[in-house]
Amino acid sequence: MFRTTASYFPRIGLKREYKQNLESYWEKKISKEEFVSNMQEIQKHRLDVYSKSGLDYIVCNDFTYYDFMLDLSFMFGCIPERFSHIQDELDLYFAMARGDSKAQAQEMTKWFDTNYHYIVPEFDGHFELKNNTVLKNWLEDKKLGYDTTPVIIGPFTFISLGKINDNNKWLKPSQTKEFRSLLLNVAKQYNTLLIQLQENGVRRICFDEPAFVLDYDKSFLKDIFDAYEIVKKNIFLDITLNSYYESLSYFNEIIENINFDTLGLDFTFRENVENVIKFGLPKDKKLQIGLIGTRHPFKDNLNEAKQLIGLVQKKLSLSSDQMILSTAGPLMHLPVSLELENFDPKISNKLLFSKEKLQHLNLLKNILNGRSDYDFSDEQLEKDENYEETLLTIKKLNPKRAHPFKLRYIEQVKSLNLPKFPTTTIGSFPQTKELRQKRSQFISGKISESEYNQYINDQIKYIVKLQEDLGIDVLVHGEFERSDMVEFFAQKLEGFLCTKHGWVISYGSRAIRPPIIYGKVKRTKPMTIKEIVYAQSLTKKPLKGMLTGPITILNWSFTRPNVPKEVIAYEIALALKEEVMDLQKANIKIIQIDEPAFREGLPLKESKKKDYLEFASKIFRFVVEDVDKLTQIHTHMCYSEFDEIVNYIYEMDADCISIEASRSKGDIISSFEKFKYDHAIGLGVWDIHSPRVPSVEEMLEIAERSFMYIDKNLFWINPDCGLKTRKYEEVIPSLKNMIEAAKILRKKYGEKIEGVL
Ligand code: MET
Ligand SMILES: [Zn+2]
Repeated sequence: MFRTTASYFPRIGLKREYKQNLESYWEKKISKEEFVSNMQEIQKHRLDVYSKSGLDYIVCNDFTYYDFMLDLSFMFGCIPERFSHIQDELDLYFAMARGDSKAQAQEMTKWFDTNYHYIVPEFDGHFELKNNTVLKNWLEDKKLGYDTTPVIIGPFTFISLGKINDNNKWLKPSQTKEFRSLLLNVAKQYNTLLIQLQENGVRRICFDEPAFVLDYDKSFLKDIFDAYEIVKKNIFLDITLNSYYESLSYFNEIIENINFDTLGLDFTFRENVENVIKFGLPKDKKLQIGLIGTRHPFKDNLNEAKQLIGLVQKKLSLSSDQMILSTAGPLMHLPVSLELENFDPKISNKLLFSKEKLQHLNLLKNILNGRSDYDFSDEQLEKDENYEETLLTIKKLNPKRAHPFKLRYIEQVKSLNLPKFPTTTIGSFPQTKELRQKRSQFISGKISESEYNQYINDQIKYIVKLQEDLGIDVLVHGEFERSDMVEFFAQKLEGFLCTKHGWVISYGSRAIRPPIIYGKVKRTKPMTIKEIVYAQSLTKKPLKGMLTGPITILNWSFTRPNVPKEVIAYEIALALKEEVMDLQKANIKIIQIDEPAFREGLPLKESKKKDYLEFASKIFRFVVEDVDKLTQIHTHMCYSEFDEIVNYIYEMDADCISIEASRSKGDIISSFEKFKYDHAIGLGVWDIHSPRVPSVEEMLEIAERSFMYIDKNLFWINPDCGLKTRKYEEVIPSLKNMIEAAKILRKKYGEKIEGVL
């Protein structure tokens, strides 16, 4: 009989109860007891969903108060010295995640290629199982009558994704000689944990090892095998070794050298299917087949799934008892449930959120076990549009502006009358409480469209005047009409669906609501012209038209699994291209196309990175290739890891790019040591993620450091990112300092752009 399992049902809650509970506790609006009991309620609900959807193996320990990597750090005693002043356990736990008045929070970073962020463990070489929360969670479920299977991040992933301090520099363990000892030491603690579980009656455990899909060095395999020997010492539990987000690297070596009972694979990656067929499985092992996609909210094709499972079963001569059906990865990357949405049934018929994915998994099981007379004809209905032709068109594209940068830029500068060190901002200005109130009043129909538009126009008027008064050179309209830089476009384009409650955790209590691209993307009307043209009409200074780039819209949305991402990006790019040309027609001289998620789509496997990066920069060029020589194209990115991508960013051929530099304390500047970037660039001089007002001197320091690698004639002065999360009290003095810094630089290095150009 085929059985099922799944894990990481989204903890956010249908109505974001998790967020509410956390934030109420942080704001001291509820007591600790209330907080804990609310969390237990959410956990119970999770169990309920699992059991009602017919899962055979219900997991535990896939719930957390903040982050599961943080849970491991906490449990294994990886608690940095700087938090030693905190007595209360829960305070300590949250301080590690969020910092307190005395100690800085631990670093947070992107989890694989998802939009989830985890708290980076800090290692000092010592591990000690302090508090067996896995057992605690299991016992709680047991009290409720469930014999659950704990799921836990495995030792290789835990160590690989942490960091270790080496002479005041943080390094990845794999970059140091400590890697083996860290891994073996933590393995002992995992072993202690397993022994305690075993003694208390636990029968199965699942190790999630997503880091097994990364391109790590082969020489680490021996360390991994030795670590798992230690983990398994005197352990009789049934062990699942699970991986996802890509195909398992070193497939054959792993299956031959680690003593597991069940191997979990993400079958949405063809390489996994090929490998399992090629190498088979050691005798008596079970296979956990992850086929229900968790990276997209679309219905999985059960007919294809059935055939694929049949094929694997035959090739490996497995009995159905040896096959466990599962979701392809953690469910937490999907929203909770469709039940509160109000979609057109034609569309919602194609969709599944987490709860519905579990039902779909159950359906697949019933089909395979012969207990369902499911009608497969439905599966063929929605064959996606023919994209082969589009793929061919994309392949043939070779977008290029008519004039090289050097010819364009000097003329742009002249016609825009830009001084040396032009000052600008990234686009958004503070989204005040009043603004958000007006927006929700408008959405709920309490105020009319014209009243709302009038309010937005008043804001634009205010911000244009403010920027003029401050003496900024290139103005923006403030983005007041946009709640979110992707959702705004999603609401205007055809083919997109915006949800009301489709929240997905990004980190801690913060959740995002990705739009769903369910059909062909099309622009039916201008999207940004009205506000931009109005703003430009208020000033003689150049004002930037603001767009979100194709790669960012793509990467921050859900897409259909059966259409190549390139095709969807191309459709978005076509829409943006029309918008760009309309902005130009409306006499807008500078157009900024933000690509903050450019790096985010980077594939996990080295071998796939080049194609992605080449495509990403090509599609950007495609959007802007037809603009005039005098139209200045800007782009913006806000992260500091540039090393492996800087040449592709150069290939985008934007006239000017603004990027983050101050948050990373100028580390990014070193990327330009190796790569001569000779287009205009604004390395952010003000960290907008902090409420602090930076001094003129700090800003000058970042600028001066940049001049080691970047021509002064190409240097712009701007913040790290948009100002929407800041308050005017911080924004105004900071901008004043920024203008002052530019003035000082001009005094020192001249007023006019000249020289190398
Ligand atoms: C995350 S990048 C944000 C860019 C956008 N133009 C803004 O200023 O908010
Ligand atoms: Zn940004």
